[in-house]
Amino acid sequence: MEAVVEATDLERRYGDTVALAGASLTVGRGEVFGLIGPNGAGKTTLVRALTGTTEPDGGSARVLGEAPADVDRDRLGVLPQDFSPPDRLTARELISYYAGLYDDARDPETVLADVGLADADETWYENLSGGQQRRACVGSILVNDPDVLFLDEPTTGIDPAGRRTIWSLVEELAAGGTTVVLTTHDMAEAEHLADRVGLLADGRIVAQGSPDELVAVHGGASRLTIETTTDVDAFDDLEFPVERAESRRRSTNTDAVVIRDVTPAEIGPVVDYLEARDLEYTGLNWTEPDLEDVYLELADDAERERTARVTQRANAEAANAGETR
Ligand SMILES: Nc1ncnc2c1ncn2[C@@H]1O[C@H](COP(=O)(O)OP(=O)(O)OP(=O)(O)O)[C@@H](O)[C@H]1O
Repeated sequence: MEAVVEATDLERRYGDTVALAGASLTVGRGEVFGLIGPNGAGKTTLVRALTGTTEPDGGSARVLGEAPADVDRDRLGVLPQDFSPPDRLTARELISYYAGLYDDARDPETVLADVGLADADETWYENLSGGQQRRACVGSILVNDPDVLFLDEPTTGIDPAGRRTIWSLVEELAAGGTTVVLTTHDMAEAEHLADRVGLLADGRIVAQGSPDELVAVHGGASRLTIETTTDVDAFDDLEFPVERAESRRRSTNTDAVVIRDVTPAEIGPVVDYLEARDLEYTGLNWTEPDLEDVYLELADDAERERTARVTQRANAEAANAGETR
């Protein structure tokens, strides 16, 4: 794989805050890499280190074979989370303005159409809706037809149809060889777009792989949710006809019982079993694990480790303070 974006053991601290604690990743040409992780995990800092807008304290970053600050700007597209263009430009003027910054830019009319703003082209940026503004921002960073795109939460605030428009655009660009690194809190977005996903927690990539690989390794078991108006206690001692039921639990926010590790073929026998016992149910929902389950599992683990580290450090400091007293 030709590495277009590479981070090796990147570290970045802000005072006592460790934003990156040895983050590494490699992204190949035409690949879409999705960065997911909890708030404050270090995603934006990692994107900033890869685009040369923050200097790491340790480790190294290469983009298109060069240090990020040295990369030819014509070859990069960067959509920051807080991109805020001038308010008093229309969508067309905005995109034309960015197009004017490059010797060889795409036709602004095509870009407007690509991001679904052809009908709002004469509207001032400040009067566009939040989602339209984000579309205009995405359009602005595509005008130079970049080889590498960094998108920090590209579809936040965009409606479902707009989100699909942006997704199609990203897919087309990647098919044409553009390398894309995107951060997102939207697991459906990561699952849909990313060839590989990296989960960043506490400044480190704690798992990476294709969405399918991650789900297979970390996603856990399928779930059969039985929604019921019957007292859930009635489900406590049941021996459901399932081979490998891992565990059974009551859903906390609904009147529902969840059985884990049920195969699709076992759903029918479970239904017969409930009906034979006159246990009424109002809904049955079988779900396979997905990226959200992976996220919750790994982010939880990382949070527990972080809490343990903080407690350990606090205890050590307290012990030291005791010794020096
Ligand atoms: N310029 C800065 N000055 C001080 N602290 C910073 C700065 N930038 C980031 N941080 C801190 O570094 C940590 C990582 O922040 P970062 O914005 O990279 O996380 P993130 O994963 O992008 O979060 P989110 O999902 O909320 O956007 C946080 O604790 C944040 O407060």
